[in-house]
Amino acid sequence: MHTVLVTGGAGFIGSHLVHQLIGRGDCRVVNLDKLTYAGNSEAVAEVAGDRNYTFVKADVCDVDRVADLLKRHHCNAVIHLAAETHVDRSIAGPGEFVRTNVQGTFGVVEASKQYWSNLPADQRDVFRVVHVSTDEVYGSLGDDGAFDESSPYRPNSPYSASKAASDHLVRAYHQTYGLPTIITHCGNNYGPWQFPEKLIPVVIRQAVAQQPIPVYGDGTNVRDWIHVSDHCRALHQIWRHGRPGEVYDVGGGGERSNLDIVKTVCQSVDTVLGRSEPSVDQIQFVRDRPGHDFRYAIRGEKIRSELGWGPEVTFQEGIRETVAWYLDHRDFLQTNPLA
Ligand SMILES: Cc1cn([C@H]2C[C@H](O)[C@@H](COP(=O)(O)OP(=O)(O)O[C@H]3O[C@H](C)C(=O)[C@H](O)[C@H]3O)O2)c(=O)[nH]c1=O
Repeated sequence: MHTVLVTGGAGFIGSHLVHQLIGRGDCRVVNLDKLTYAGNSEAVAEVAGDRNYTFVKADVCDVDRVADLLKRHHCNAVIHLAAETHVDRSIAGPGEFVRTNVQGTFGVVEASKQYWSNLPADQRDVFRVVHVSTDEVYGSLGDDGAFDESSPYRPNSPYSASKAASDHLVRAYHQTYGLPTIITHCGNNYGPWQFPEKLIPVVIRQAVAQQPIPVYGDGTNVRDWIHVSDHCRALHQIWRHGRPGEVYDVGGGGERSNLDIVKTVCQSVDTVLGRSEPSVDQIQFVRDRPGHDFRYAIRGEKIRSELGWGPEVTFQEGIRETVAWYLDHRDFLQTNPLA
């Protein structure tokens, strides 16, 4: 039996990870989440009564609290997902991103170091800290090429800069203290429980309400999309079999332009709702995001060859399931991101 401290386990990706880990039957999960606007206890309600699950409302910036939890629950891994994640919000107010993503990651690695350095040697060997980061740290690509683990860091938004800074702290704790850390970079996730501020749930919400669907700039920007369950399978694989001190980029092959995404989602909504007037007619090209990265793409070779991981959910299948889920959870879709 393993005991994993998951930070941000009430968030979008974190909640899926918590479900997967509990579902395996060989993991206890301690879910540390501050329950900010993007955290949702409902997303983990199904596991709330499970004997292998503990929820703790806390802040990753609180080093003593994190260290105490690691000790109290005899954790043998930390998977760190707690973060501010929305690029537009980081442009409007970068301070919270620096605090949560940089100071918060410091809290996690410092607490982990204190705990890990006092473990007996055999437990020190198996302990891991997996830091969940983003392909955005590599900056923007032109029409060709793809990121790999050796790509230089060129973050462009306050969000990606804060994640890049957090990656450097994690790396430094490995280099300086020998803390067994692993860094992951994933592309754009989609699936149930994603907060309705990100592109896909925004499009679903607006399409359903027959309101304008905002497309930034000309909609030609490209992202590398992955279903959240595939990302979580990768995180498990990386934690169990990845090498400390290494970086693994997660994804590959999911490239789509924003306009393509918007059209696919609109068609899916129209099909489910039996609409005759196409939702794509609601598309409205709006002012571009400042410093908008043009394209992200992940090679994904290392994780395939070293860990045998690859995505399993096709985009068509994943979008169909995601749209159906949101249409069944319209209250969540109406959550006001500015509340
Ligand atoms: C919300 C919104 C977005 N967009 C555009 C902007 C982007 O080119 C694309 C996706 O935007 P979104 O904000 O959903 O995601 P990214 O800015 O690519 O970043 C996301 O994926 C990475 C990997 C993370 O690491 C971030 O945490 C995560 O938020 O659609 C629009 O055109 N209209 C809209 O209303």
